Amino acid sequence: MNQLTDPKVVIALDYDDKQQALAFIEQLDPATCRLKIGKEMFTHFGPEFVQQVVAKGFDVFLDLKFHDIPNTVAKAVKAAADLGVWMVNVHASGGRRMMEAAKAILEPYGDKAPLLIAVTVLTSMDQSDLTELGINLTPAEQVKRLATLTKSSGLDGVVCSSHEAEELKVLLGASFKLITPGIRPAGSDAGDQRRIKTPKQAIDSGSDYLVIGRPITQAADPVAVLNDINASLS
Ligand SMILES: O=C(O)c1cc(=O)[nH]c(=O)n1[C@@H]1O[C@H](COP(=O)(O)O)[C@@H](O)[C@H]1O
Repeated sequence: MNQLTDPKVVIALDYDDKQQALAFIEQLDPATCRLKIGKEMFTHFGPEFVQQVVAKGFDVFLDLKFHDIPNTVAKAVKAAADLGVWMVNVHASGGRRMMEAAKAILEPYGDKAPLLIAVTVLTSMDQSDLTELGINLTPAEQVKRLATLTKSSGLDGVVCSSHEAEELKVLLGASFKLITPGIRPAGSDAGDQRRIKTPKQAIDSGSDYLVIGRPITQAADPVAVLNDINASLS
């Protein structure tokens, strides 16, 4: 596979077995993808695993979706920066003061600071989930509200569904990053995701990075699936 200058695919490493995860990573080239370490692996294997993956040359998105009081979230974001990750996230619903504190603590890192992004509405949620939470907006309206708040709090981008990407790019500008999970190559199983698109559709809609887990990690030939996705984007 050709080296990519800015790989778009961020593979979600949702494994409960470290050796299996490492065997999977061994097949990959950091020039063709980035890797996401989320709550499952971090809770099992901790910061050492993150450092191990960073040391292999991969850009790591540490997806711990922090949501707490401003001081606690800022210190957690600083701890993530000290691990050398490429991107880290918080929940936008934690509010402006929480996001501003998280951004401010990264200032001393200068251009070594990780990208700081916020989760808007989870891609597994639909209208009925929001209604049950007392939010009387459509998922798209709620995403727009939280993404606007995220940008005005000084963060670098948001996690959202690719269904919202087109409108958010226009509203928030080209440099505000849109990271979209809920990506399914044609013919693959949607699983628990609700608002999905194919990789090509998502990039065409304005997504900057595609978070893809099971369609790659559970494929018989994960590298072939990754190569096909990258080829579909070039
Ligand atoms: O922050 C995330 O990465 C995330 C946000 C969201 O709204 N939806 C979502 O699916 N994710 C993550 O994206 C990954 C999607 O994995 P697959 O559904 O297997 O492709 C999982 O690791 C989720 O935790």
